[in-house]
Amino acid sequence: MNIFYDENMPYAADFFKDIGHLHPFAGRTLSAEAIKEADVLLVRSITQVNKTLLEKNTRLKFVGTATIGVDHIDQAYLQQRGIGFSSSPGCNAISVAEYVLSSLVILAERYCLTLSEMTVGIVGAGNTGSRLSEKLDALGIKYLLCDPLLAEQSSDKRIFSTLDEVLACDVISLHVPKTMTGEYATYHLLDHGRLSQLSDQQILINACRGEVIDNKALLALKNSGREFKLVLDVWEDEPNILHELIPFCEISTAHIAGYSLEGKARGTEMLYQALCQQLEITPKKQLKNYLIEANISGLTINQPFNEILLNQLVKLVYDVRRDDGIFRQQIFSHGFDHIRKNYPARREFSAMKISMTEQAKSDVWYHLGFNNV
Ligand SMILES: NC(=O)c1ccc[n+]([C@@H]2O[C@H](COP(=O)([O-])OP(=O)(O)OC[C@H]3O[C@@H](n4cnc5c(N)ncnc54)[C@H](O)[C@@H]3O)[C@@H](O)[C@H]2O)c1
Ligand SMILES: O=C(O)[C@H](O)[C@H](O)COP(=O)(O)O
Repeated sequence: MNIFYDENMPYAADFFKDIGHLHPFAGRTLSAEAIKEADVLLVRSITQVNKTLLEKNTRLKFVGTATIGVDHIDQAYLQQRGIGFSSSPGCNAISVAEYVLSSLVILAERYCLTLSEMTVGIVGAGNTGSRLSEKLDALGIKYLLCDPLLAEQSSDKRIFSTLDEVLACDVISLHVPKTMTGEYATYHLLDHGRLSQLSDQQILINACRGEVIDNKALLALKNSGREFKLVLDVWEDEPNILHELIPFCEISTAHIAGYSLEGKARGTEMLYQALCQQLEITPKKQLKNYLIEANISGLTINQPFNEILLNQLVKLVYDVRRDDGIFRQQIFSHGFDHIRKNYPARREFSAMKISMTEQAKSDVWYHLGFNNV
């Protein structure tokens, strides 16, 4: 069995080597010719999986994407061909939530803001929106959720707000899929009209898909002097992004919000499990047996919880300014994909084991995702 997999998929060789012959590939340039002999195709979001890519292959049985987003996959075509499909829902949701939290900590420091006095509007309350809301709960930060699709389901008991209510919050964080059709299509959800309602004090974070914000309208508003604060991890038309937006961003990164080692590796593990199920074999491998120890994996806290400590601890594990710096330095010389492909190691809060002295004891760290010892 020939297993073709994106080279940017940590531990893929460990997970799949006993199942078939392995063929790593570069995701952006994959051709129909190259995968003619593939039985299994494992991709990331930069590979468009559609009729054009698959038409020379008559033996493909399974396609997997080690990502949450599925807008790069023509699922109807796979179904029509009887090719099994699996994505990796939730794999990097914690990573995205920690990217947002790191951004908030940095902006709070930069503008002397108190996080516990702010309200965060979360658009899309699925996996990433929910992980973010759990961390905000841990910190006692108020938030509103907008998700009309979940609001329509009586099984979801959370309180939902309208898009207008959420767009009036101090911070707006977008966590929706890219969808082009339907009542709640997200393409240009934040169009010129909605963007122009933002006040100069608001913070807008996009770590879902670039096309959810009309980037040209955003640039026009910024050029006209609007000063709302912008954190952009995703951009319209990646990798050919609107570079003129970069100087207007407080934090700008190359679609890496989900790129913690754990986030990427969970995607690989989820595809391993899905492929085992399709092949009716018992999965024997587990990520915890491969995941390496973090560079710094333990510390002791001596003070009760406060926002200065939060700032120190979050930055110690993940300081998003590192990725913003790399982006600004390399985007013109090396390009968007190079930055993503050479992403330096980053760990989730859970990789840090913390102990607390008696006076420092607090549940907050545990609820934020740190590992209590
Ligand atoms: N930047 C990154 O690295 C990164 C990482 C992971 C995911 N993503 C993107 O983020 C998206 C969300 O991820 P997720 O794991 O939360 O997905 P998810 O499917 O678990 O949740 C998405 C939620 O958005 C809701 N939604 C859909 N249309 C909406 C609308 N018009 N208004 C409000 N809510 C709407 C859905 O009902 C769903 O609950 C993914 O589709 C992916 O494109 C980006
Ligand atoms: O949809 C997702 O899961 C994320 O956007 C993911 O982090 C994208 O990473 P890529 O597949 O492009 O490497």
